[in-house]
Amino acid sequence: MELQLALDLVNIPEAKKLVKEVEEYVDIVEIGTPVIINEGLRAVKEIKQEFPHLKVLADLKIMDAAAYEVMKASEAGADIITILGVAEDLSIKGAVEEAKKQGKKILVDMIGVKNLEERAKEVDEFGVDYICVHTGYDLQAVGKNSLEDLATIKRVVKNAKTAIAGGIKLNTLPEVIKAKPDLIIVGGGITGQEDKRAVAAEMKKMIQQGE
Ligand SMILES: O=C(CO)[C@H](O)[C@H](O)COP(=O)(O)O
Repeated sequence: MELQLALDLVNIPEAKKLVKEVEEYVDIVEIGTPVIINEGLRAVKEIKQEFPHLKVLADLKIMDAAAYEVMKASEAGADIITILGVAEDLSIKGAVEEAKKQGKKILVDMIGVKNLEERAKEVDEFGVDYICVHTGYDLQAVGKNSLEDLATIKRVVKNAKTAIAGGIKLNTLPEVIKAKPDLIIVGGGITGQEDKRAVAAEMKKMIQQGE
């Protein structure tokens, strides 16, 4: 199981400072959608340059023009690029094809997908690398989480790795670990804490013990 740190509400200098604090304990650094909207792919480039030993995920949540956007994120140094599960089949296939050309990986974010089981089976056949269940901020606010959705995709996904995101905190991590996703994505559960380094270290330890 890998741990991904999601950076959503920071600028580039804040992102660098945060990664420095926890770099020993995370496998992947996500440059979140709000950061890319504010700072552009420069954020991906600068984090990859400063932390070349970490994998960097560009959370573009691609919906269209997939091959082009995957190419641009790859040029900026992203190792993994996200596309939405609700995107057209052709877009997801185009993203996979371009990522393969560039030696990069594709994570499909299933946020907002209504027919989760059926769509997970379909995107799994397209050769994507990760399929991620995700409760976004707006649904977190009304008490939702992604554990049931993780169980659903774990039943049907045969090729891709599974991932989970959305509101995971130290106190909810044990039940996430028990569900055995390949990738656990944590944003505010680390970035919103006083002692980020201690929380990230504890999360990493719990994940290693759960393997
Ligand atoms: O992609 C995202 C929001 O769209 C976040 O990066 C993801 O939900 C993880 O952050 P948090 O743990 O704070 O929910």
